[in-house]
Amino acid sequence: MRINLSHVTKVIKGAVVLDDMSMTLAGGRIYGLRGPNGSGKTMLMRAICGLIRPTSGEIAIDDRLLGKGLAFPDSTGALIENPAFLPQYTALQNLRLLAMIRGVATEASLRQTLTDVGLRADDQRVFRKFSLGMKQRLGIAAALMERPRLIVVDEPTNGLDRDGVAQLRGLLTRHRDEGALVVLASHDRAELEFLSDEVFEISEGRLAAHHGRTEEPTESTGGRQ
Ligand SMILES: Nc1ncnc2c1ncn2[C@@H]1O[C@H](COP(=O)(O)OP(=O)(O)OP(=O)(O)O)[C@@H](O)[C@H]1O
Repeated sequence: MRINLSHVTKVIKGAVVLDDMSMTLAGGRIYGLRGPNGSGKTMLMRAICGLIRPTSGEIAIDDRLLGKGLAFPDSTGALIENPAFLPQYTALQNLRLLAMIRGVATEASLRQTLTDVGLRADDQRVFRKFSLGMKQRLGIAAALMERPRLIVVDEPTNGLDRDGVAQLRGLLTRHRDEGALVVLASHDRAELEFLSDEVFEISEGRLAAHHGRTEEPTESTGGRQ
C-alpha cells in the first residue's frame, strides 16, 4: 500500500486544522506522528482513513483518490479516540458484532486477537465492567482483528500497563513486518521513537519536521529482533 498526501488543507469553522500537508507513506513501515495537543495529529489520521474530507488537496491510496474513486481505504484498522463498544457485551461478543460488518475475521482469529492483546476470549465480564486498560486492549484488538493493510492508532498506549505496552509493540511490529502500513500518534516520546521507522513532527496543522530512525534499538529495549 502507498498513501500520498498532496497539499492537504482542512479548514473547520474558519480554523485551519491541517495546513498544506504533503507526505508519502508506504507499506511495511511504522510512521510516528508527534506534536502538541491540538496540533492536528488526530485530524490527519481521520483524513487518511477517509473520515474527513480535505478542504483542498488530495489523498491518494495506491493511486486512487480518496473521496473520488474511493470512499475509504480498503482494509483499514483504526483506533481513534474512544471506539464504540456495546456495554452489555463481552469482549468476544463485541468483536463478533464488528466482524459481521465485513465478514473477514473468523471466530478463531477473533479469539487469537483477544489473546494477542492480553484479554481472554472466554472472559464473561461485560464491557461496562472493563478497566481503562482493558477497554484500550479491546480497541486495539478491534483495529487489528482483520489483519488490515492500513493500521491507524491514536495514543494506543493510553491506559496500558507495562505488559500491555510490550504486547502492543510486538503486535505493531509484527503487522509492519507482514507488510502493513502503520500510522501511530503518541505523546510517549520514547515509545514513538522506539516503534517508528519515520517520525513526522506536526505543529499547528503543519508538517514541521520529518526524520527517519536515528538509531537501531538494542535487544535490551525489547520488541524488535
Ligand atoms: N469537531 C471539531 N470542530 C472544530 N474544530 C475541531 C474539531 N475537532 C478538532 N478541532 C480542532 O482541530 C485542531 C486539531 O485537533 P486534533 O484533535 O487533530 O489535535 P491532536 O494533535 O490530535 O491533539 P491531541 O494531542 O490533544 O490529541 C485543534 O485546534 C482542535 O481544536
